[in-house]
Amino acid sequence: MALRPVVFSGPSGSGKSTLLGLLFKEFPNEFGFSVSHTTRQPRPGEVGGKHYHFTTVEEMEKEIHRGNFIEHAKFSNNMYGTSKQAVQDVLKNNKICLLDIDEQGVKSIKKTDLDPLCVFIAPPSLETLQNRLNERGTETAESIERRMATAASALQYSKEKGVYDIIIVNDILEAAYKKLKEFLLQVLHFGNRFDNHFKGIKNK
Ligand SMILES: Nc1ncnc2c1ncn2[C@@H]1O[C@H](COP(=O)(O)OP(=O)(O)OP(=O)(O)O)[C@@H](O)[C@H]1O
Repeated sequence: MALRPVVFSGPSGSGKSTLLGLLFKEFPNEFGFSVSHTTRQPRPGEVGGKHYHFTTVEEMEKEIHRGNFIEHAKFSNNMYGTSKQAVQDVLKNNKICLLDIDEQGVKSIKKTDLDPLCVFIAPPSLETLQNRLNERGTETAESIERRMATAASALQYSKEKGVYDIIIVNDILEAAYKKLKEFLLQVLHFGNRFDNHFKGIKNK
C-alpha cells in the first residue's frame, strides 16, 4: 500500500517547522520531507536542497508549464511549490512524505491521487502568533503585517468541514507535539512500524 503523505498547513509562525523538526528528530527513519521550491531569498541558516530548493521565477514558471509541479502558490510576492520529484524522492526511500504547504496548495493536493492526511497547525491566538513572528526575528514589520493579514482567512478556512483531518492548537509545544504524534500513530496504518512506540504511549 502506498504510504499516505501528511500535509502540514497553518499560518506563518504557527509552529509547522518546529513540530516537523521534532518529528524528524524522533523518527528519522520513518519520515522524509518534501523539499518545496521557492523564489524567496534564503533566511539565515537555511540550506538549499534541504529546507527549500531556491530558484528563480523564470525557472519555476518553466517547470510549472511543463507539468512538473503538484501544487504552487504565490505568497508575499514570492512563489512556492511542490514538485512531483520532491514527493517521489521521499517515497522511493520508503518513507512517509511530510509536506509544509499553504491552503491553496492543500486544495490542489487534495485533488491528486496522493490521498494526503491534512493537519492544520493553529496558533492559540492571533496575538500570540504576532508575538512569535516578532520574536523569531526573521521578518520585517511589513512582512509580519502581510502574514497576519492572511492568517485570519487561513484560520477561517481550517474550520470548513472535510478540509483538515485534525486541527492542532500549538499552545504548549510539548502538548501539541504529543497530540500530533498520537494522531499520526493512530491513523497511519502502514505495517507495524510504530507498534512498539504506540504500545509505549498507551502504557503511560
Ligand atoms: N508552542 C510554542 N510556544 C512558543 N513558541 C513557539 C511554539 N511553537 C513554535 N514557536 C516559535 O514560534 C516561531 C514560529 O514557529 P515556526 O518557525 O515553526 O513557524 P512556521 O509555521 O514554520 O512558520 P513559516 O510558515 O513562516 O515557516 C519560532 O520562533 C518558534 O521557535
